[in-house]
Amino acid sequence: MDLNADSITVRFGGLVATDGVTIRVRPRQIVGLIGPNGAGKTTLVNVLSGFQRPSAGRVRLGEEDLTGRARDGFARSGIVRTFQAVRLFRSMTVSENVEVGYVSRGIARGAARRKARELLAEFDLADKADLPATGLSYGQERRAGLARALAMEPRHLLLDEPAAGVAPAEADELAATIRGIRDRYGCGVLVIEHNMALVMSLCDHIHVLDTGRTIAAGTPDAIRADETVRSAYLGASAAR
Ligand SMILES: Nc1ncnc2c1ncn2[C@@H]1O[C@H](COP(=O)(O)OP(=O)(O)OP(=O)(O)O)[C@@H](O)[C@H]1O
Repeated sequence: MDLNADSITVRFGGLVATDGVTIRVRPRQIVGLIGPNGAGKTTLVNVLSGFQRPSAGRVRLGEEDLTGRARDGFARSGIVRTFQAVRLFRSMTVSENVEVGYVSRGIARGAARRKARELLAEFDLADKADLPATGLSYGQERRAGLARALAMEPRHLLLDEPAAGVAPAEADELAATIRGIRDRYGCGVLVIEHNMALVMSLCDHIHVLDTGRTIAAGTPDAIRADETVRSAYLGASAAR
């Protein structure tokens, strides 16, 4: 089922953070959401995951209208997000952090535990399962955050800057991990990312926002060649 944001406008007082943005993520598609700082990317992901109610517009999963539902309702429908800063539960073990994802989907505790271990093994974290979540390195914590998101069995996975703070060599590994997730779980992926090389190599489709509006959308090649996109980025870097 496609995840659709139809003409989403979000106002914060007098500020229009997104202005009539329409975007679609299909199952198995990896969509990049890019744009200069303050373009409205996080606001749009907040709307798509139920963390922000739009001032106007609708969010649909297939034909189902999710607009106005609580964020738990979005998660139950299979729309799962990650945050720029991984938010593992610090008082729990690594495994327990993943187990809560399964338990929230109604899976019994024992089965959740087994499934969490399998998932952690896939993410090369089998030997960390019983450690406190505070005992992980930065890269391990990010992988555990992805594992926890997958335990919620997403139909669509929304990733907010997954490569932030990740070394260039690890960014390639991360791209392979995200592609692997798409292939294995069949979910759609929407990824906000400032690392252009990663976005261009990872995504099937790219959506570009600038000051709350869509300025371009298309294949990586089309976006690379787009003059409006170039000048939005040059303008942003010149202003810094
Ligand atoms: N809760 C809020 N209250 C008021 N203004 C907000 C709020 N959240 C975001 N904004 C404003 O909305 C605009 C869009 O912000 P948003 O965080 O969505 O941009 P972004 O593209 O994700 O930026 P960045 O790349 O810097 O994370 C910005 O001008 C921001 O200051």
